[in-house]
Amino acid sequence: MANSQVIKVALLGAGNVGSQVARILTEEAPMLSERVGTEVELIGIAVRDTSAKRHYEVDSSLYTTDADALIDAADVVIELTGGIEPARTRILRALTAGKSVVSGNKALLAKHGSELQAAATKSGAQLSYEAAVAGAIPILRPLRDSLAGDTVTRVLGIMNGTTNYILDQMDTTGAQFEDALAEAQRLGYAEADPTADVEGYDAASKAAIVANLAFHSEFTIDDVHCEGITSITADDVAAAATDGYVIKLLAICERDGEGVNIRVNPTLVAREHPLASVHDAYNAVFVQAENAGELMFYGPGAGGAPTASAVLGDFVAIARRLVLGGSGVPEYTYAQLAATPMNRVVSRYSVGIEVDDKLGVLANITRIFAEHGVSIQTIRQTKSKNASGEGVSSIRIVTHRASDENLRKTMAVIDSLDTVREITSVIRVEGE
Ligand SMILES: NC(=O)C1=CN([C@@H]2O[C@H](COP(=O)(O)OP(=O)(O)OC[C@H]3O[C@@H](n4cnc5c(N)ncnc54)[C@H](O)[C@@H]3O)[C@@H](O)[C@H]2O)C=CC1
Ligand SMILES: N[C@@H](CC=O)C(=O)O
Ligand code: NA
Repeated sequence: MANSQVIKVALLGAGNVGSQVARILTEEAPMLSERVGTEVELIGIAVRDTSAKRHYEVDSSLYTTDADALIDAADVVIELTGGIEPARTRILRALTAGKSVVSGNKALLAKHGSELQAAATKSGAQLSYEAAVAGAIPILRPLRDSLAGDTVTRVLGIMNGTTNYILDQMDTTGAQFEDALAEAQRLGYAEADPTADVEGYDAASKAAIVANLAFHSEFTIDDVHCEGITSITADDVAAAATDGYVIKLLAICERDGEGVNIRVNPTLVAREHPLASVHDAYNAVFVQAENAGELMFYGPGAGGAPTASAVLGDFVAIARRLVLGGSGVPEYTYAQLAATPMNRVVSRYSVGIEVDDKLGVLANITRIFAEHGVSIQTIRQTKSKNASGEGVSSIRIVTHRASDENLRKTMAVIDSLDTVREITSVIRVEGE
């Protein structure tokens, strides 16, 4: 190594991801130093409790509870604590002092990304966060760099490993929702508060981050329409399977007139669609660009070691820039597109309705769909008796493409019918 400079790294957090980053920085220090072109040194790890047990143990003298002192002594800060505060204040402290930052904190970036980026741009530091979206999969760097000369029109995919794991287990093994979630937590896929995963907020944060880079704008999580998977039942999964579908939580960002529609919702995906074969905590993201056409990115979307890989990739890129000189690359948010409302979104729907088994009920329902301009593609009716011996009919309707607004109005009228017992599910269907 020609360079005698030492790049000092401060790590904040030693949980699932942080401990794997500590392992790689410790065990692979010679390799990383060669790739950076100068010596790389982990100078400390900020934790809440220095005596707590970790997934990977480093020299105990590296642990400290004084995060600010550690940041001040470092050249590069890696933030893997999660949450908004104190992560935001600590990252701002580093960036303001001109220290580059790597973070996997999508919740923070989807809320305060503009503020953090402004601080980085002002001081010439670099803020990188490949780990924040789709774990190990390189998706942000391709959007930021590889596709910088193209025009992205749509990004669609599975961006949350925990919910994909849960839905996949329900589909393939018949597992219960709660059991699959507990296993996802044990495997280190879930957020510290898994509500963020199952309610869709984690995927929504990622969708906002992706939309910013894809469309050169400044969206936050508040611009994302978000539906999670907590309302998905074993019956929904079974009904989807009967109709040749699998349920996936999709994040979709697409150009829509003058703006961008950004949404996260459970979606029926045909079994033969490539997204249907994304199992476990894997993620897959399709990017459509005017000249490139359609690109697909696939790989582990969560977990300590895979996510650490993305973190270290960002770190090496930043450290190389420090060795060569030159400031960080700002984000170009010149387009400033607005988020478009959901009522304009057009998609197919699968609707489950439980009705009285009486003459004319089905005809009445199909008439209401027609009156609202919602065209039915397929309809399936199964009959059974409830506990009181009364005849009950379960109707499953898959529509042609309809606007969110028309579908909602249709379902409101149907819900008000005396012959309708329950609307059991309304799920979007991907594709034409
Ligand atoms: N687990 C995963 O698969 C992925 C996680 N991420 C993100 O990476 C970050 C870390 O995730 P995990 O390692 O899974 O979480 P974790 O909950 O396992 O680890 C976070 C660690 O930070 C510590 N911590 C929290 N507040 C702190 C503070 N104020 N000072 C010092 N330490 C503090 C916690 O005690 C914990 O040990 C989060 O932002 C998460 O969203 C991103 C991609 C994938
Ligand atoms: N909880 C997240 C972790 C990675 O971002 C997920 O399950 O995808
Ligand atoms: Na990634």
